[in-house]
Amino acid sequence: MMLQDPSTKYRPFEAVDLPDRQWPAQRITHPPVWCSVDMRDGNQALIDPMDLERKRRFFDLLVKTGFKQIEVGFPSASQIDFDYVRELIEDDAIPDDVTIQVLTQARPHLIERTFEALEGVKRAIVHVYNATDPVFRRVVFGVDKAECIKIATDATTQIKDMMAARPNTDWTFQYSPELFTSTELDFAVDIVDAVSEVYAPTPAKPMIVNLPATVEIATPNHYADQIEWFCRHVARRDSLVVSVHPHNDRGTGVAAAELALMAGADRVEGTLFGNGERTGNVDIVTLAMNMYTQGVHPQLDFSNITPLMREVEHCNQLPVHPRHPYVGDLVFTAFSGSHQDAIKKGMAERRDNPDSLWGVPYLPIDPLDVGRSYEAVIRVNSQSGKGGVSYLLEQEHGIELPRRLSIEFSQVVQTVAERTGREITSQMIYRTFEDEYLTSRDPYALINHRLSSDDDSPRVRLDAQIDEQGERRHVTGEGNGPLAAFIKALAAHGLDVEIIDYHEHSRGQGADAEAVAYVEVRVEQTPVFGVGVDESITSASMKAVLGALNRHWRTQQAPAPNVTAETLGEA
Ligand SMILES: CC(=O)SCCNC(=O)CCNC(=O)[C@H](O)C(C)(C)COP(=O)(O)OP(=O)(O)OC[C@H]1O[C@@H](n2cnc3c(N)ncnc32)[C@H](O)[C@@H]1OP(=O)(O)O
Ligand SMILES: CC(C)C(=O)C(=O)O
Repeated sequence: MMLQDPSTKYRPFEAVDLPDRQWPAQRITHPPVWCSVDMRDGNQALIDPMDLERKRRFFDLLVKTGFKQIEVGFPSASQIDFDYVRELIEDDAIPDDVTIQVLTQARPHLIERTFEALEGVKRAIVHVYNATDPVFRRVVFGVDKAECIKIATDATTQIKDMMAARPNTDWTFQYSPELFTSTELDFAVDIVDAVSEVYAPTPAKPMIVNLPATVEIATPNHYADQIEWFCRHVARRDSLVVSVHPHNDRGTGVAAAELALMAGADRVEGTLFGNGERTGNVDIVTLAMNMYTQGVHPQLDFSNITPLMREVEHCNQLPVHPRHPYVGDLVFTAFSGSHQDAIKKGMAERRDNPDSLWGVPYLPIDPLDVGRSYEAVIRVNSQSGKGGVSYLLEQEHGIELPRRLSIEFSQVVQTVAERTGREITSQMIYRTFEDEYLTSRDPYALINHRLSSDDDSPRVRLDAQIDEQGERRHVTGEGNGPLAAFIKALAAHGLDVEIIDYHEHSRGQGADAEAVAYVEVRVEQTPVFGVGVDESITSASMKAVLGALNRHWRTQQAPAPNVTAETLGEA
């Protein structure tokens, strides 16, 4: 049960004393060194850790994406991790510009085994850690500060010696004070200083100091303060690559990494889509794409993000959430009416200015940049409006509804959405459109027509055959154009129709091109729309008028829209 007063159980974090902090005014202008820890921190958090096949697929994916540093495992911890490192080395599967990294605890036998796994590698980062946080010192290790430092420096000495004994490998050393964020800052600096004093890095041959938010315990600004404070106080800063390793326990791993970069970090360890212990490691895809949307290329390639996500899902055997930034199945989709309207207008403006800076409402990034299409951008359900309905009809069926008709038709679609309670696909929208405007032949249908005119007259004469409830009728009339002549012919037949509005356009191209005509007419004082589609524009407009008459006739019988059971999926 939640406590009335959680302060009796939970401690707030203590602010860092850094009144002249500089990071809030900084900007991220270049990408950090990226290191994927998918195959180590990600893997150790999986229900079923990756087998060799999945690990190899993940490695190839990371290389293809552009990672130059990849933590491939904890070879002293499991035979699979050991064999996997051996396989990469023996198969010569590590590209020349990629460095593998392996993790070990600061314990002599585990370090020995780590070097066994790395025998013959061209380049590698050996990453050693020990927990430095006061609770761990007391509870897990039972050591004081000096003894804690000795665990780290002894391991550093051993690793340095083992590296020196294997001069054919290009080695990099990495040290992590585990649980950095809950370690006293001055002690974190003391232990790193002691380690770097032993290892003796230089600006030409730096060591990596990795500062993990092993458990995220505070707001991102606090992590940034810790990183800036650390960078200002640590010795040999010019010989250190300062790396961050945020976790996401409070859901702010990405923000913490961004602020840490502003505070002086050079490198980020994280995973694709944020898999990792508990709530995960920081998500490198989101971090990288956040940079991209600020105009900074992250030097990682997410141009085809959906197959990449599927591959990661396969390797991790974990799904990526449909709302996951930049990649989830629904993140480029709007269902709600006002969003759809703004997106439709933004897209239209973009079509006219394709080289302008991106500015489509509600879309922080162009879906095309990550290999997604505009197809799924607008989807329709009962939360949608006319913008979305007419967008889908236009994009996928070449139907460009005039504004007033789009208002009327969106009400028809709304009826369908509310009756089904489900998403209405573009196929359902088109079928609804056909049901409502195109298919009815009752009571009138056009059979054929002929136009004629005298050479010296602008007027045309129209002879048409129409089907009236199974009876063939001949109607004839004259006017300034075919539509006017048809209205006259109907009037002569006793059908009074007044044209209020008319639109037409073609759809399709070449031999398959068709004309689409839209009329708004007044019949017995009532305005009603009709739509006609035909190869000939004259036939399309005549069909539109007859369609309007049929709809008028139908609403006299039953005022509800003409939605068939088939469209509703009830057939
Ligand atoms: C934050 C992180 O993600 S760190 C990475 C964590 N990843 C993993 O643990 C995955 C793989 N781990 C393993 O397979 C095992 O833990 C091993 C092989 C590394 C070690 O196994 P074991 O020797 O059986 O020890 P165990 O797993 O119980 O770990 C606890 C021991 O390690 C010691 N230890 C833990 N971390 C460290 C460290 N960084 N340096 C030195 N000793 C350490 C503890 O003091 C404890 O020692 P004790 O048994 O003398 O009390
Ligand atoms: C070993 C360290 C870097 C770690 O994984 C963590 O602290 O989360």
